[in-house]
Amino acid sequence: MAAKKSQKVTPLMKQYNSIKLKYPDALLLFRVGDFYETFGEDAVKAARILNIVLTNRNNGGERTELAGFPHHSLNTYLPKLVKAGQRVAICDQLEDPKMTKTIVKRGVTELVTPGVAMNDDILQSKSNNFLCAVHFGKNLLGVSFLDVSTGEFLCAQGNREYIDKLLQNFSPSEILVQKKYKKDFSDSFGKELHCFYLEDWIFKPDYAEETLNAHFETKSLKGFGIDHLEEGIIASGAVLYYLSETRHHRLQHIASISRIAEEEYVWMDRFTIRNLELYHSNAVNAVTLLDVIDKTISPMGGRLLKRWLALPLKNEDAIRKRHDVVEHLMNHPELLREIQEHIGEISDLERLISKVATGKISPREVNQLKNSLNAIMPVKELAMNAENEALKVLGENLNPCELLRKKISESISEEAPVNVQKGNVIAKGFSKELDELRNIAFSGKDYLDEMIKRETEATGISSLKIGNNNVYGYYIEVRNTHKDKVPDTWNRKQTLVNAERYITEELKEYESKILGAEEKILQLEQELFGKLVSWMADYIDPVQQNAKLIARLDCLGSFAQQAQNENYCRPGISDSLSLEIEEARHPVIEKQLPPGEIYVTNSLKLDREEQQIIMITGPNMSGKSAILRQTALIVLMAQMGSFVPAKSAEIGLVDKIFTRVGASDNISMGESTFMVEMNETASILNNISKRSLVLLDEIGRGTSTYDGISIAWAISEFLHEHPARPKTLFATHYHELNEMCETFERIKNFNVSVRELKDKVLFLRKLVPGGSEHSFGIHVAKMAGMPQMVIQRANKILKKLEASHHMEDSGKVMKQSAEDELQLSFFNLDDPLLQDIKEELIGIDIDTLTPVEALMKLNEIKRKLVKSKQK
Ligand SMILES: Nc1ncnc2c1ncn2[C@@H]1O[C@H](COP(=O)(O)OP(=O)(O)OP(=O)(O)O)[C@@H](O)[C@H]1O
Repeated sequence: MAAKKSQKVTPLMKQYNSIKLKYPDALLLFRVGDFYETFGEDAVKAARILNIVLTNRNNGGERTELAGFPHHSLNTYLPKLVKAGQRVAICDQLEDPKMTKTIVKRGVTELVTPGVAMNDDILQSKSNNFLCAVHFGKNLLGVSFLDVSTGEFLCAQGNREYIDKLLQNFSPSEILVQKKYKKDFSDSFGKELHCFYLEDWIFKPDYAEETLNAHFETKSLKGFGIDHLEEGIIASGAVLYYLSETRHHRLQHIASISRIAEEEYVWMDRFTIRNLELYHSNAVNAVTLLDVIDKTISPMGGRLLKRWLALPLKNEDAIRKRHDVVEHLMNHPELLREIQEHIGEISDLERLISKVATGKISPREVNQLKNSLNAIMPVKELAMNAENEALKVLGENLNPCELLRKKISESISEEAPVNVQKGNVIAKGFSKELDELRNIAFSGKDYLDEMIKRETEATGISSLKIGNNNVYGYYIEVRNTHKDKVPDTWNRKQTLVNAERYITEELKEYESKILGAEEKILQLEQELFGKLVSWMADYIDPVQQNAKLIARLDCLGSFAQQAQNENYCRPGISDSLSLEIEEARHPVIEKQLPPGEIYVTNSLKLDREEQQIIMITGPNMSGKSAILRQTALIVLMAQMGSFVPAKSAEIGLVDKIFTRVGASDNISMGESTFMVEMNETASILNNISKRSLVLLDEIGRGTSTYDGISIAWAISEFLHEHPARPKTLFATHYHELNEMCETFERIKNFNVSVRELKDKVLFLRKLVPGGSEHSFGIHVAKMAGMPQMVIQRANKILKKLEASHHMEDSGKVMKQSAEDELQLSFFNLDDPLLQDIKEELIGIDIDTLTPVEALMKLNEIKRKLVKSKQK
């Protein structure tokens, strides 16, 4: 909102205008007294989002909109604004209004945007809140992710596809992009992401390196192992720039940065992550794998599990270590139960300690931190005494933070409130000065009673009274009858009709102590609390370490719990190139079957020598996709360290999982769906390795049947002939593909068995060797309630097509069939007999015809027709 004639504008609005000018992209919350006010367009937005009253006032001759809320409601309203996608600049009063005669100094103290939110009401406990920056380098792209609320800082660089996958994995809340690449970004990664565009100069290598070194107080970035990631560093520099831009200066909890070690994790591109519905799904109400397997108890455990799911391991040893712990916990359910019980008492350590760094921790949260650290002690003990090496090491590495717990216990009262201003924060006995002040303020009456008693005894005056008033302050009142007993040391203050009022040295001292004692208490409590929080900053590192270890233990406990609940088995992991799973189940579908239905297990083997590609045919809805997906999910779960839904599984390490689903399942992204399907498939064919697992679900169905069959055939042939020989499952309706096994030795046919009853199909859901003879599509159409006429017609065309055996003749066959059908279906009006019948029908007078006559007429017509047909 700009004011036209500055001379008419009030000094307050002048100040507002100059601040707003600096934050044109943000909604400015302007503190005026006890309120945060918004003006102009900001007010319109705030009123709409917050559902608060919009008024208007005169500002330099113009009407301007105005909406505000009390300052203590900031925590209620701020999250709503940020969740609505607003960048919110909080402008506070920088000095005490009482101390100045001119206008109060104001300035923006914080800029809250979706990516830098710290507020518990904005954050989700089991999800990270990442701020991200993407830098477009000459050949590669750099990316950086930072969660200010936990201190995690990561960077990477790679091609467009890799960055795309990382964006999918980390789901950042806000992405910083160089202004000049605005279009490139939306072309590459879509328009739905929440972006903010920064000036070009920020994305410079020197600036980034300097900024990072200055932040970490290092001379080089070598120690973090990121020094060779030039593009990643530039992106990280932009992230730090943005933090200072948004007034985040206390960042001690961001203690290091690490590289996302791409080579350590199973590669899954964004299509695969989406198709497998690992942690999000496009379908409404769909249940994801994470929903089913997440048995974590702590927020940091929940966040880590998500990460593990997005980044399964490729290192045999590391995977086996996780399996060892899961097995141990599974075999010791009592230990698991106890560990989980204690983890349940641990709050979000990562976010609590981040609040220590930023100085935003509340007294109550300090107690939460202490209680959480207390709960770690029995976990430490249990882990250290377990007969499992990895658990022992984990237990040993848990830091007891003894001094920290002790200091919090001593200094913070058990019932400390959320708001330090409320008082009663500092524990009794921690500060002598504070205790004295509290004594005076809260036990003043006792003290005065004590004084009266003492003075009565010393002077022999029986009717002494202590009181106070606004003019004279505290006094001792003596009735005139006892005036002569007053000691010389008392000073007379006021004379009344029947009494005199005095002040003593002690009372004077008491008075000066009590006056303002409460104010002093508050001040002192704040000061002591502030000191404690600064002192606690030394514990950022050990608490972060503890949080990591507890998160890990929580995830492994979650795996054990899930394995126990759902009867999973420990998978064998080796560096072989084969994959053998017995009696596998789909972890999500098996949990969603209607009551009474049992999931039908399936066994499957893939290797490089004999059975590299399995062609799975079977009717729609028979369970082909389920087999494909459960195979991928089992590999993925095994390599993230979990047990798997199967009787046994021997998994030769997989380095990449690709899944592709035929276009008709894939609602378009603006391009032709078939084009999308082909694009996606092309990227697989260009990236396969000998450890890849490729799952193709009805690839080719997005085009005409014969194009589809040809493409599917050519893709299978390519995968078969490729020197990498990737393990492949291909689900298809095209039973024609079953011919391939004749020519290609490592392609094997399987089908998902069904039993054909008279006029319906019974799904047995068992994968059995051999191809299918036909596609059952018509059966399924029938089951779906398609009109009888359409079904009959489709069956006829199918029979003719099958009889022709020549693909290239298919069009002709269908045309011919259609013509035949037409001749049968409709009257050929050139036929003289039909002409006769027509005449006859037209000549009938329906009104005079009795029912019997009508029947007889019908019979006659029928006889004529039958006769003519027999000729
Ligand atoms: N092994 C199984 N045991 C029990 N129910 C199953 C099994 N496999 C699949 N189902 C059920 O059948 C439904 C269809 O399975 P799926 O999507 O795998 O079939 P499909 O053959 O791939 O079908 P389409 O060809 O139409 O895509 C699943 O949603 C599930 O409810």
